[in-house]
Amino acid sequence: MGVADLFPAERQDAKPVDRITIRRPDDWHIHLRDGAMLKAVLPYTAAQFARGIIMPNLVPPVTTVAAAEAYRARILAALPAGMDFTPLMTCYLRDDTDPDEIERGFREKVWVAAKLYPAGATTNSHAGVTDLLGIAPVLERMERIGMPLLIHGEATDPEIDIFDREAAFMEGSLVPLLGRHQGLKVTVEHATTAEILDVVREHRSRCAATITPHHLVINRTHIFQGGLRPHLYCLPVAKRERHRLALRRAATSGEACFYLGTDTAPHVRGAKEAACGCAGVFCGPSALQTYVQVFDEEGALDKFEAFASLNGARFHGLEPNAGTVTLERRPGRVAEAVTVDDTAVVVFRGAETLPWSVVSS
Ligand SMILES: NC(=O)N[C@@H](CC(=O)O)C(=O)O
Ligand SMILES: [Zn+2]
Ligand SMILES: [Zn+2]
Repeated sequence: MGVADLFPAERQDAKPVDRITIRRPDDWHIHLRDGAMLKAVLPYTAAQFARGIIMPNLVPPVTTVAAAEAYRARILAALPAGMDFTPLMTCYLRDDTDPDEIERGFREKVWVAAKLYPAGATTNSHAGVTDLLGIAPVLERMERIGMPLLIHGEATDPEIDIFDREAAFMEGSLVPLLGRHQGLKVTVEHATTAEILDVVREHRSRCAATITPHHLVINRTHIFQGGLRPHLYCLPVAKRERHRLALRRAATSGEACFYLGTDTAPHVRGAKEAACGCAGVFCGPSALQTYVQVFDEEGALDKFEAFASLNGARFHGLEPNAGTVTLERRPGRVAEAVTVDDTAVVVFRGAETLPWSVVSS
């Protein structure tokens, strides 16, 4: 073995890239909420992303075509003048969801996917699905019409250790579901474990996973570093370091089955800093800066466009966006919080100076 083997030339000599231009990215997992919160948080997402899948876990949830159309109209009305953002709507599945309503909304291009919340798994999921076998007719219809199923993949049995709930769902529900519905397109949202990434790879012709910025940056220890950090608490909760490293490898691998979904999930400060705090990390304002930093750290900036702007569009059968966004290795401070009425929503990595900035879109 010679010196060249030990110190490959690229590592030794390559000039670091400090500016990258990619097709405008999309965010395939967003919570925008409604009312004043929607108005406050939407500009941050629209500044970074051209399109986004809007989660339907409002109160009450978005379960009908009419409700999805009305919500889409409220989002477009909240968009500041001059900004351009396309909300892609989803249907919240319930035990009594009607396959005909699902198909109608998909054919009328109101919704692009349906969302499975196991009942009780996460924020505003109590009206979700209690029995996967019970919604087989809905899943069969979705399979037939090519409509993707988006999954919050956690088991809901309160006896199961919170750090094992994704694994329990994977073994007890996801793998059997993929076997029962062999043509169904499935996205495992906000993946947090190494093992679920391998299940996705095994089914990659019709299965994908989204990966959040925060799960690439924090592991479960960070939630307790120096004291309880409620703003780092989300579901699925961050796992051990080995899982974070597996997520970084998957995201930066260039594999088409992994793509961007921030799961930006705003809750007002008082709901997070509470005796019983809500799950959700508000990462919209720092999302692209965080992702690009991870790709840079992993030496994979050449794979960033696939993850952020191509793979998700391909999975959903959409064209990539026409415009571009440029990011630069230039320190930029992230806003600490976003004001909503007389309170605020604390931003993930808020008030930190991050090494990369979004310079134009
Ligand atoms: N991720 C979260 O912790 N919370 C999300 C719901 C979800 O995506 O599970 C929310 O709506 O607040
Ligand atoms: Zn979720
Ligand atoms: Zn979410």
